[in-house]
Amino acid sequence: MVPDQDVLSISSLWSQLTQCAAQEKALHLADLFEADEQRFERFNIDACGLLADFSKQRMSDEARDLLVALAEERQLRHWLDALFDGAEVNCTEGRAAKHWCLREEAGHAPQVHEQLDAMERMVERILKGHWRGVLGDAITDVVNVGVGGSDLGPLMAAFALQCSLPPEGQARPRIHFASSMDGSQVSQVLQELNPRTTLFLVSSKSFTTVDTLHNAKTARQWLARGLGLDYASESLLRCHFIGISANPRRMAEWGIMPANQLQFWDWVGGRYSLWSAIGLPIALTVGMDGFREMLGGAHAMDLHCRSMPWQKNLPVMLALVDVWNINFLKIPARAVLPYDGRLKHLPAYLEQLEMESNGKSVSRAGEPLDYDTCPVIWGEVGPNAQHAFFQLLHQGTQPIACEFLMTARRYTEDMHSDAAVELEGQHALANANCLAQSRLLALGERALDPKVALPAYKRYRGNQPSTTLVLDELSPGTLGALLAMYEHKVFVQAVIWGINPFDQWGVEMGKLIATDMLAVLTDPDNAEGLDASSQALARHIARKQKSRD
Ligand SMILES: O=P(O)(O)OC[C@H]1O[C@H](O)[C@H](O)[C@@H](O)[C@@H]1O
Repeated sequence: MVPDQDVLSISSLWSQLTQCAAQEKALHLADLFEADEQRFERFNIDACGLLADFSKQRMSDEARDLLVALAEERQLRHWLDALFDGAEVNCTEGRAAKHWCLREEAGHAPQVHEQLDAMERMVERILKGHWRGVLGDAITDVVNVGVGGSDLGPLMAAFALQCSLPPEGQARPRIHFASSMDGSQVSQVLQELNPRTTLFLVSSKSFTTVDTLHNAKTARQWLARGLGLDYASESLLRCHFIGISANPRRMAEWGIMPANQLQFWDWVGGRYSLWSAIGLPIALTVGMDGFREMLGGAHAMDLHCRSMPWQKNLPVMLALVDVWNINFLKIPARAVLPYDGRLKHLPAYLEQLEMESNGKSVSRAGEPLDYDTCPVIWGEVGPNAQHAFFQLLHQGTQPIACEFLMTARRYTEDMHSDAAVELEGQHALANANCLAQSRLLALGERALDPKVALPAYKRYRGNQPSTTLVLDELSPGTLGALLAMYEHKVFVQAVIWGINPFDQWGVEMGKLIATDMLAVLTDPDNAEGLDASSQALARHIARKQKSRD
């Protein structure tokens, strides 16, 4: 059963938290550390190969206790039970949200494991060179055609794990991604590839997303031309296309052979789908054993989240820290800063996971909210961001929360390579920079020694809060745990705020009106009735196109 929820801002705990924040506003992180040498001991959690340090958050023990009480008041235990019991937590679409079920063991999820086994058979055929193009060549390149959740998760994880060695006796194909609807990516990817040795994965939960269908059509035409076959050729479809979707009927209508279809289900949200066959590019990167290891890491985090008390619970504390920053310290943005370049695509993945899930302004009951929900999230590889937007973090006018990610161990497999010593040194350099930045952001110029008087333009006020996440190492297992942690964190926040994190109606309207706009661009006379700006822009574009003709 899905529990009921009252309006949040009239809770007495909410008022206590507001008062607590008002009192603590004057506190500086440097004072908190000076006053308490044990602060780190009380504000860190170490679980599932991840250490989270919350001690550089501007949070007292009192604030933390109140937040934990708020989680209780918001019936977090019941909500987690509802999620893991498969109740209809997605109320606007009348669906469960069972992405966690994708990482359950075989006995608990037979349907899931049937698809994993089908996926494994395909992965083996491709990696062993048994999957052949229509002219008999082994596959050297795989292109994932998808967008949103059907692109960002597989892209991020496949990139993060590409340093792991391919399974013995298997050759990993190069993996490419094409998502953008304007065709710029697909055209560039196709320029480099040979149609005889290229396999396309058409990944789309709905199999109706125009971006993906247009890119897939372009790919199919390119193949047909390059191989001298008909667009409708069965052998072209059999040898060069795999479809991954929750809509087998649409896949079949498009031309994907039943044997080339991998399926998942309505109860997996697009942005939560990398654990399903949507993760095929990840499995092609790390092999199926590696993919199962990633599922195992995520499953360990599911168990952690279900069983640990809130204060020792990684996703729950991460969520409560964010609630504190957003609703009580009024910090409007969070920067995600990985100091390991393999996590380069994590910020974009989290932008979708968090902002599409919790960028909401009405409660589950349809009431407008009078408090903030998801902050603006953006990010970049930390060392590069230092040379770009860190100036604003250090000396800008706004408070920003930061999330630093780093790996304790790296380059261990490369120890025999000539560059091993240099690479180890570079890893240490990146980690040193990560620790230095979080220290300077927290303490400001009080981190400097000796303490000297600085002119105004050189001053660092500090007191910018941050969380540091340290992965033991970046492996399929720790990556799985990290991503499941973020998924549950998003759910916990949604429970606190009383919103549905599993729909995305704000995106739907944009898709609808884009169809009307296409008619306007085809013939600007259809612009009648539109706002003046849209009409003028459509006419301007038409004029420019005519002048080119
Ligand atoms: O996987 P698809 O059905 O093609 O959907 C791709 C994407 O479409 C929309 O933009 C949704 O907002 C996303 O949540 C989704 O991931």
